[in-house]
Formats: sequence, C-alpha cells, structure tokens
Amino acid sequence: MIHVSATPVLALRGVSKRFGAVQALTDVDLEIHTGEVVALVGDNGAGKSTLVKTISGVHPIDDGTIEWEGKGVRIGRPHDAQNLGVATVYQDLALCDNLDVVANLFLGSELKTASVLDEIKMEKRAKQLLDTLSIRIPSVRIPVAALSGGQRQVVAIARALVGDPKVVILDEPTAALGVEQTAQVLDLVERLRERGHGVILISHNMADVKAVADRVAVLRLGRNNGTFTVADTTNEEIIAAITGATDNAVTRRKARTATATKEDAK
Ligand SMILES: Nc1ncnc2c1ncn2[C@@H]1O[C@H](COP(=O)(O)OP(=O)(O)OP(=O)(O)O)[C@@H](O)[C@H]1O
Repeated sequence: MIHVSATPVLALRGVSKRFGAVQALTDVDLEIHTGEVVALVGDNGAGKSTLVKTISGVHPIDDGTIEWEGKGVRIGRPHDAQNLGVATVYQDLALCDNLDVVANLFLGSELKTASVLDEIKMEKRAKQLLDTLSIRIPSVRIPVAALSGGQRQVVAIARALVGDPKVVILDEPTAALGVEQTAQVLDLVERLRERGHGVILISHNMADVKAVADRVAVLRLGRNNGTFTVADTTNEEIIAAITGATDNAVTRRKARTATATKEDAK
C-alpha cells in the first residue's frame, strides 16, 4: 500500500523570485508529500523551471519560506538541497556518454575500498538498484551512448536515487521519447511513488499527467492558478487553468461545489 505522509515532506509558502526586472515567481505555494506524484504544469515561461530551481538550490528564493518535514529550512545552494534529500533530473540528463552505466550511476559518489575504486561493489549495487526499479538494460557495462533515449532517461533517474532522496524532481522526462519509451519512464515514476519518494514532475503532456500524477499544480505567469486532484479533474479544467481561461481555479471550484451542495439540499 502506498503511504502518503500527513505533513508534507516539502512545502513552499509564498515563494517569490525575481531576475532583475523579471518577476519569475510571485507568492507561490506548493506541497509535496512522500508517496505522491505532483505534476507541475504551465505554459512556456510560467515559472516551472524557476520553481524547481529554487527547490534544488540553483536559484535561492527572494521571499517566502521553504519547509522540510514541517521545519523551516534555507536552500541557498545545490548542496543544501542534496543534504536535505532532494534530487533533480534535468532535461539534459547530464550523463557521460563515453562512460558505462555503472560509472554514470556512481559519478561523483564512487564507492571505494582502501581509497581504490571498488568496481565489483559498484557493479553489484548498480544491478541491485536497477533490479529493484525493474529497469532492464542490456548490460550495465555498456557506454550510455549505446542506450535508447528511454533507457538513458531511466539511468539518469536511477542515478538520482543513489543517495536515497526523499524528493525527486523530474524535468520533462518524456519530452523526447516515443510511446513505448514514455511508458517505460512513467512505469518508473509509479515505482518511485511506491517506494515512498515524493515526486515533482514537470510536464507539458496531459496524458502523462493523467497517467501518473496524484495532484497537479498549475502555474500561470509565475503565480499559482489552481491545484487539482487528478482523479476528479478533467483535462479541460486543467488546460483552462494553464491558459488563464479560469482564474484562481481552486477557489472557483470550491465555490461551485458549495453551490451544488446547497442546490442538492433544497
Ligand atoms: N536566469 C534567468 N535570468 C533571467 N530571467 C529568467 C531566468 N530564468 C528564467 N527567467 C525568466 O523567468 C520566467 C519564468 O521562466 P521559467 O523558465 O521558469 O518558465 P517555465 O515555466 O519553466 O517555461 P518553459 O516551459 O518554457 O521551460 C520567464 O519570463 C523567464 O524568461
């Protein structure tokens, strides 16, 4: 059974971020629980990348607060985010093409015995990790350049899991993939949830969002424009929040529900 935590593992409250004259984020709230997938959606320039970069320590926030397991924290640089337990997989994947899967998985966190690289241990751990995630790769000893786009994506996600983060941020993980490879990546996202990670999934693809996300948070022009439970929200409602056809969608939704309940009671 998937256990969703009561206190969010990560909460952003009233977060703002400016780049010179550009106000990229204004007063944004976001909550992520362990064992849930939250899709972050919005048009180009809505602030999705900026928001995840505030969480991953690339762009420290100007205003607002960040809470980790209910306590205020400061994320001033990537190291702070990693220490808390945030791992981010960016679109460029940052894999080293000429290195094999094992070397890529342990890049920067190599296992050593008596200060010598322990290749056997790393290979064993790599196989275990890929096995537990049901990731099938022809061999962990082939260079990642020889893998398909979907396999490269799952290797990049597996690498993010080496440090056992509580929150995993995936930036458009299916953007460049075909149907079958997309399914493979979405399967992996499901498994991250089952393992109790909190997942933030940036996506432009409504089918992906519907397939794996529990909730969807919409950003518009750097502000929240609604958070929806995916299971009882239509694509049209989400798209309307993205495009701005609905303003402050959550509030309106609540008002609508309240009115409907009153009508029913008559
Ligand atoms: N480093 C930066 N310096 C200046 N402006 C920036 C910087 N990063 C982002 N912005 C601006 O902040 C706003 C939000 O951009 P952001 O990249 O976060 O949007 P996005 O929702 O991720 O868009 P996309 O889907 O196109 O990636 C945009 O107006 C963008 O031009």
